[in-house]
Amino acid sequence: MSDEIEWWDYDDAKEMAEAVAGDVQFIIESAIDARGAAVVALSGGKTPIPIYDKLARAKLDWKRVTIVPVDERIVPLGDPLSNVTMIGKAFIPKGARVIPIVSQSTADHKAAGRAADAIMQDLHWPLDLCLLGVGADGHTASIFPGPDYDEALNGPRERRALGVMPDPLPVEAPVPRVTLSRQGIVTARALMIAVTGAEKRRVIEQAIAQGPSSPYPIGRVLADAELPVDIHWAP
Ligand SMILES: O=C(O)[C@H](O)[C@@H](O)[C@H](O)[C@H](O)COP(=O)(O)O
Repeated sequence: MSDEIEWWDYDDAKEMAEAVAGDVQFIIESAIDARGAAVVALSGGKTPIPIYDKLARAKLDWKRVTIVPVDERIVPLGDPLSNVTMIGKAFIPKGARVIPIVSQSTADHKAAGRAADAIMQDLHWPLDLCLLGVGADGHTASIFPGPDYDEALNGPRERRALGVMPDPLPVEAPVPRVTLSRQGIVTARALMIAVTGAEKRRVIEQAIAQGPSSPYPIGRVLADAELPVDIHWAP
Protein backbone atom coordinates (compact mmCIF):
# COMPACT_ATOMS: atom_id res chain seq x y z
CA MET A 1 0.00 0.00 0.00
CA SER A 2 1.17 3.50 -0.79
CA ASP A 3 2.21 5.03 2.55
CA GLU A 4 1.07 8.39 1.28
CA ILE A 5 -2.64 8.64 0.69
CA GLU A 6 -3.57 12.27 0.97
CA TRP A 7 -7.11 13.65 1.24
CA TRP A 8 -7.87 17.04 -0.29
CA ASP A 9 -11.19 18.44 0.95
CA TYR A 10 -13.15 21.18 -0.81
CA ASP A 11 -16.26 23.18 0.03
CA ASP A 12 -18.10 22.08 -3.08
CA ALA A 13 -17.82 20.26 -6.38
CA LYS A 14 -16.94 23.45 -8.24
CA GLU A 15 -13.96 24.15 -6.03
CA MET A 16 -12.87 20.53 -6.39
CA ALA A 17 -13.19 20.74 -10.17
CA GLU A 18 -10.91 23.78 -10.29
CA ALA A 19 -8.26 22.18 -8.11
CA VAL A 20 -8.28 18.80 -9.88
CA ALA A 21 -8.27 20.42 -13.32
CA GLY A 22 -5.24 22.45 -12.21
CA ASP A 23 -3.39 19.35 -11.03
CA VAL A 24 -4.16 17.46 -14.24
CA GLN A 25 -3.04 20.43 -16.31
CA PHE A 26 0.27 20.44 -14.43
CA ILE A 27 0.75 16.70 -15.00
CA ILE A 28 0.05 17.08 -18.72
CA GLU A 29 2.40 20.07 -19.03
CA SER A 30 5.18 18.21 -17.24
CA ALA A 31 4.82 15.19 -19.53
CA ILE A 32 4.85 17.39 -22.63
CA ASP A 33 7.96 19.18 -21.33
CA ALA A 34 9.70 15.89 -20.62
CA ARG A 35 8.63 13.80 -23.59
CA GLY A 36 6.76 15.98 -26.01
CA ALA A 37 3.52 14.12 -25.32
CA ALA A 38 1.13 13.11 -22.54
CA VAL A 39 -1.08 10.04 -22.14
CA VAL A 40 -3.80 10.13 -19.51
CA ALA A 41 -6.63 7.80 -18.51
CA LEU A 42 -9.76 9.60 -17.33
CA SER A 43 -12.66 8.07 -15.44
CA GLY A 44 -16.21 8.03 -16.70
CA GLY A 45 -19.35 8.52 -14.65
CA LYS A 46 -20.87 11.87 -13.70
CA THR A 47 -18.58 13.26 -10.99
CA PRO A 48 -15.72 14.30 -13.28
CA ILE A 49 -17.84 16.22 -15.82
CA PRO A 50 -17.21 19.64 -14.14
CA ILE A 51 -13.50 18.75 -13.90
CA TYR A 52 -13.33 18.06 -17.63
CA ASP A 53 -15.26 21.25 -18.46
CA LYS A 54 -12.71 23.22 -16.49
CA LEU A 55 -9.68 21.31 -17.78
CA ALA A 56 -10.78 21.73 -21.39
CA ARG A 57 -10.44 25.49 -20.93
CA ALA A 58 -6.76 25.14 -19.94
CA LYS A 59 -4.15 26.51 -22.30
CA LEU A 60 -2.37 23.32 -23.29
CA ASP A 61 -0.81 21.96 -26.44
CA TRP A 62 -3.79 19.65 -26.79
CA LYS A 63 -2.53 18.02 -29.98
CA ARG A 64 0.15 16.35 -27.88
CA VAL A 65 -2.38 14.88 -25.45
CA THR A 66 -3.81 11.37 -25.76
CA ILE A 67 -6.80 10.49 -23.60
CA VAL A 68 -8.32 7.08 -22.98
CA PRO A 69 -11.19 6.24 -20.67
CA VAL A 70 -10.19 4.32 -17.53
CA ASP A 71 -13.10 2.04 -18.30
CA GLU A 72 -15.93 1.81 -20.76
CA ARG A 73 -19.45 0.47 -20.83
CA ILE A 74 -19.94 -1.89 -23.80
CA VAL A 75 -22.35 0.29 -25.76
CA PRO A 76 -22.10 1.97 -29.18
CA LEU A 77 -20.26 5.28 -29.48
CA GLY A 78 -22.64 8.14 -28.89
CA ASP A 79 -24.76 6.14 -26.43
CA PRO A 80 -25.68 8.15 -23.30
CA LEU A 81 -23.81 5.52 -21.25
CA SER A 82 -20.59 5.78 -23.29
CA ASN A 83 -17.75 7.19 -21.19
CA VAL A 84 -15.57 8.09 -24.17
CA THR A 85 -18.46 10.01 -25.72
CA MET A 86 -18.69 12.16 -22.56
CA ILE A 87 -14.90 12.65 -22.47
CA GLY A 88 -14.72 13.32 -26.21
CA LYS A 89 -17.31 16.09 -25.97
CA ALA A 90 -14.96 18.02 -23.72
CA PHE A 91 -11.59 17.36 -25.36
CA ILE A 92 -12.02 16.53 -29.07
CA PRO A 93 -12.90 20.18 -29.87
CA LYS A 94 -9.58 21.15 -28.24
CA GLY A 95 -7.62 18.90 -30.59
CA ALA A 96 -6.76 16.12 -28.11
CA ARG A 97 -6.58 12.54 -29.35
CA VAL A 98 -9.42 10.79 -27.54
CA ILE A 99 -9.29 7.05 -28.11
CA PRO A 100 -12.39 4.87 -27.81
CA ILE A 101 -11.60 1.46 -26.30
CA VAL A 102 -14.93 -0.09 -27.29
CA SER A 103 -15.87 0.21 -30.93
CA GLN A 104 -19.26 -1.47 -30.93
CA SER A 105 -21.87 -3.14 -28.83
CA THR A 106 -21.13 -6.87 -28.52
CA ALA A 107 -22.34 -9.75 -26.42
CA ASP A 108 -18.77 -11.05 -26.08
CA HIS A 109 -17.30 -8.93 -23.30
CA LYS A 110 -14.10 -10.99 -23.24
CA ALA A 111 -13.41 -10.28 -26.92
CA ALA A 112 -14.18 -6.60 -26.30
CA GLY A 113 -11.65 -6.72 -23.47
CA ARG A 114 -8.96 -8.23 -25.73
CA ALA A 115 -9.57 -5.52 -28.31
CA ALA A 116 -9.35 -2.83 -25.61
CA ASP A 117 -6.14 -4.36 -24.32
CA ALA A 118 -4.61 -4.26 -27.82
CA ILE A 119 -5.49 -0.55 -28.08
CA MET A 120 -4.03 0.12 -24.63
CA GLN A 121 -0.82 -1.78 -25.47
CA ASP A 122 -0.16 0.67 -28.31
CA LEU A 123 -0.03 3.63 -25.92
CA HIS A 124 3.07 4.96 -24.23
CA TRP A 125 3.40 3.29 -20.79
CA PRO A 126 3.38 4.00 -17.97
CA LEU A 127 0.41 6.33 -18.23
CA ASP A 128 1.17 9.85 -17.05
CA LEU A 129 -2.03 9.88 -15.03
CA CYS A 130 -4.91 7.68 -14.04
CA LEU A 131 -7.86 9.65 -12.63
CA LEU A 132 -10.29 7.32 -10.89
CA GLY A 133 -13.85 7.63 -9.67
CA VAL A 134 -15.35 5.41 -6.99
CA GLY A 135 -18.90 4.07 -6.67
CA ALA A 136 -20.82 4.01 -3.40
CA ASP A 137 -20.49 0.21 -3.60
CA GLY A 138 -16.69 0.55 -3.51
CA HIS A 139 -15.98 -0.20 -7.17
CA THR A 140 -13.41 1.77 -9.11
CA ALA A 141 -12.84 1.86 -12.86
CA SER A 142 -15.06 -1.09 -13.86
CA ILE A 143 -13.50 -3.48 -11.40
CA PHE A 144 -16.56 -5.14 -9.89
CA PRO A 145 -17.20 -8.40 -8.07
CA GLY A 146 -18.23 -11.10 -10.56
CA PRO A 147 -16.67 -13.85 -12.66
CA ASP A 148 -13.87 -11.60 -13.99
CA TYR A 149 -12.95 -10.04 -10.64
CA ASP A 150 -9.85 -12.12 -9.98
CA GLU A 151 -8.55 -11.54 -13.49
CA ALA A 152 -9.06 -7.78 -13.13
CA LEU A 153 -7.11 -7.78 -9.87
CA ASN A 154 -4.54 -10.51 -10.42
CA GLY A 155 -4.25 -11.10 -14.16
CA PRO A 156 -0.90 -11.16 -15.99
CA ARG A 157 1.20 -8.05 -15.30
CA GLU A 158 1.35 -7.04 -18.94
CA ARG A 159 -2.44 -7.17 -19.40
CA ARG A 160 -3.61 -3.55 -19.33
CA ALA A 161 -7.33 -3.99 -19.98
CA LEU A 162 -9.94 -6.72 -19.94
CA GLY A 163 -13.64 -7.35 -20.34
CA VAL A 164 -15.79 -7.75 -17.23
CA MET A 165 -19.34 -8.84 -16.54
CA PRO A 166 -20.21 -7.31 -13.17
CA ASP A 167 -22.41 -9.48 -10.97
CA PRO A 168 -24.76 -7.92 -10.05
CA LEU A 169 -24.84 -5.42 -12.92
CA PRO A 170 -24.55 -1.88 -11.52
CA VAL A 171 -27.90 -0.07 -11.58
CA GLU A 172 -26.55 3.21 -12.96
CA ALA A 173 -25.28 1.49 -16.12
CA PRO A 174 -26.36 -2.18 -16.18
CA VAL A 175 -24.09 -3.38 -18.99
CA PRO A 176 -20.84 -5.35 -19.30
CA ARG A 177 -17.68 -3.29 -19.34
CA VAL A 178 -14.06 -3.11 -20.32
CA THR A 179 -11.67 -1.73 -17.76
CA LEU A 180 -8.06 -1.06 -17.01
CA SER A 181 -6.77 -3.87 -14.83
CA ARG A 182 -5.42 -3.20 -11.35
CA GLN A 183 -1.90 -3.43 -12.84
CA GLY A 184 -2.80 -0.95 -15.56
CA ILE A 185 -4.05 1.48 -12.94
CA VAL A 186 -1.35 1.25 -10.29
CA THR A 187 1.56 1.56 -12.72
CA ALA A 188 0.47 5.09 -13.70
CA ARG A 189 2.97 7.82 -12.81
CA ALA A 190 0.22 9.71 -11.00
CA LEU A 191 -2.88 8.23 -9.41
CA MET A 192 -5.75 10.47 -8.39
CA ILE A 193 -9.29 9.90 -7.15
CA ALA A 194 -12.09 12.46 -7.35
CA VAL A 195 -15.31 11.77 -5.44
CA THR A 196 -18.21 13.57 -3.85
CA GLY A 197 -20.50 12.70 -0.95
CA ALA A 198 -20.20 11.37 2.58
CA GLU A 199 -21.13 7.81 1.56
CA LYS A 200 -18.24 7.39 -0.87
CA ARG A 201 -15.87 8.94 1.64
CA ARG A 202 -16.91 6.41 4.29
CA VAL A 203 -16.42 3.51 1.87
CA ILE A 204 -12.95 4.71 0.82
CA GLU A 205 -11.88 5.27 4.43
CA GLN A 206 -13.05 1.78 5.34
CA ALA A 207 -11.33 0.29 2.30
CA ILE A 208 -8.03 1.95 3.21
CA ALA A 209 -8.29 0.71 6.80
CA GLN A 210 -9.00 -2.86 5.57
CA GLY A 211 -5.91 -2.91 3.35
CA PRO A 212 -5.20 -5.80 0.96
CA SER A 213 -8.07 -7.92 2.34
CA SER A 214 -10.65 -5.23 1.64
CA PRO A 215 -13.88 -6.54 0.11
CA TYR A 216 -14.05 -3.29 -1.87
CA PRO A 217 -12.38 -3.05 -5.30
CA ILE A 218 -11.03 0.41 -4.43
CA GLY A 219 -9.40 -1.10 -1.33
CA ARG A 220 -7.73 -3.79 -3.43
CA VAL A 221 -6.43 -1.20 -5.91
CA LEU A 222 -5.15 1.18 -3.26
CA ALA A 223 -3.48 -1.70 -1.44
CA ASP A 224 -1.38 -2.29 -4.55
CA ALA A 225 -0.47 1.35 -5.22
CA GLU A 226 3.15 2.21 -4.55
CA LEU A 227 3.19 5.90 -5.44
CA PRO A 228 1.43 8.60 -3.41
CA VAL A 229 -2.29 8.80 -4.11
CA ASP A 230 -4.31 12.03 -3.93
CA ILE A 231 -7.98 11.70 -3.02
CA HIS A 232 -9.99 14.80 -3.86
CA TRP A 233 -13.29 15.06 -2.05
CA ALA A 234 -16.22 17.43 -1.93
CA PRO A 235 -19.54 16.98 -0.08
O1 LIG B 1 -17.86 3.82 -16.13
C1 LIG B 1 -17.96 3.94 -14.93
O2 LIG B 1 -18.98 3.58 -14.31
C2 LIG B 1 -16.87 4.59 -14.16
O3 LIG B 1 -15.72 4.99 -14.72
C3 LIG B 1 -16.93 4.33 -12.70
O4 LIG B 1 -15.83 3.74 -12.12
C4 LIG B 1 -17.29 5.64 -12.03
O5 LIG B 1 -16.15 6.41 -11.85
C5 LIG B 1 -17.99 5.40 -10.72
O6 LIG B 1 -19.08 4.56 -10.99
C6 LIG B 1 -18.49 6.69 -10.11
O7 LIG B 1 -19.44 7.23 -10.97
P1 LIG B 1 -20.17 8.59 -10.68
O8 LIG B 1 -19.13 9.64 -10.74
O9 LIG B 1 -21.19 8.74 -11.78
O10 LIG B 1 -20.77 8.45 -9.32
